[in-house]
Amino acid sequence: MTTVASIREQDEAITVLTAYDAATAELVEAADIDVILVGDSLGNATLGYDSTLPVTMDDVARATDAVTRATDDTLVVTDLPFLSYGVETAQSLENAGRLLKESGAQAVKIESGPHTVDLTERLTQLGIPVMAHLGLTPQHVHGIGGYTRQGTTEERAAEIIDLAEAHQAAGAFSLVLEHVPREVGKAVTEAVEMPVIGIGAGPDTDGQVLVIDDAVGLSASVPPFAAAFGDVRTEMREAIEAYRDAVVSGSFPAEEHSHSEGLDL
Ligand SMILES: Nc1nc(=O)c2c([nH]1)NC[C@@H]1CN(c3ccc(C(=O)N[C@@H](CCC(=O)O)C(=O)O)cc3)CN21
Ligand SMILES: CC(C)C(=O)C(=O)O
Ligand SMILES: [Mg+2]
Repeated sequence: MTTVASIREQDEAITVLTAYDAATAELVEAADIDVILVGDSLGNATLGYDSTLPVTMDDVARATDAVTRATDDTLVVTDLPFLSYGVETAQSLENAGRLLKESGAQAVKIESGPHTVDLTERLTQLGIPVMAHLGLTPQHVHGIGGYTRQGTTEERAAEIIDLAEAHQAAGAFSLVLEHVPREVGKAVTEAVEMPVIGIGAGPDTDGQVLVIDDAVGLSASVPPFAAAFGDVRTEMREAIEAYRDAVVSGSFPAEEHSHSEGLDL
């Protein structure tokens, strides 16, 4: 059983994977992963977009519904999608609240910056735990000009450390740190008490997160910091081709897949 409270106390490295559907969530929970992130990366991974910007509240709510139906004791955190927060406070609170009230998430993740400190405090006060997200924030792809490594100068690294501290002070229970030099991963982890979950942030954070499609080897291409621990893409392609061949050759359906009532037709 992992909760917002228990991962703050966990000594062992914290394991996080994304999931967007019930079948995958069930497997992730069975493998004893601590946290499922219903990431807005579902836009790339399952909806075919080339960024996370088109992802809607309905998209993440529907995916969270599926994940929470399929799991019992895994901490489920859902990304607030692009512009579902930060435009109007009331709308930000309603959108975050919807994920807890209607979809069963236990926390939300927000791509963070100087503009999200107050929102993080307000959500936390209202009982909506917040995971902050610093370093590469993919919802800023157009402002950044690509998915480039962040915090690559001492000044930029210091800004990330300051923002991590500000979000911790605002009540964030954890922080995702994406695509930064390993020394920034280490420095941020040392600067804050809350668990830091790295993705492309080196080996010295309190845990790691990957997109499930990348981790199992389903994605056609992966970020430079991701690793595939399986080859689901090849497995699926071979199974699909074998199905096609079996139908065309007539070997499927076989005797055991066919039923007769002995009807005289
Ligand atoms: N499947 C998947 N995995 C992810 O980790 C992921 C997503 N989707 N979608 C949302 C973001 C996008 N991410 C990415 C995507 C690409 C790079 C990447 O290729 N970076 C290169 C090129 C940077 C550039 O010039 O644009 C690099 O060297 O940093 C990094 C992170 C991480 N997130
Ligand atoms: C990669 C993680 C951190 C994320 O934000 C996502 O999956 O959307
Ligand atoms: Mg995300």
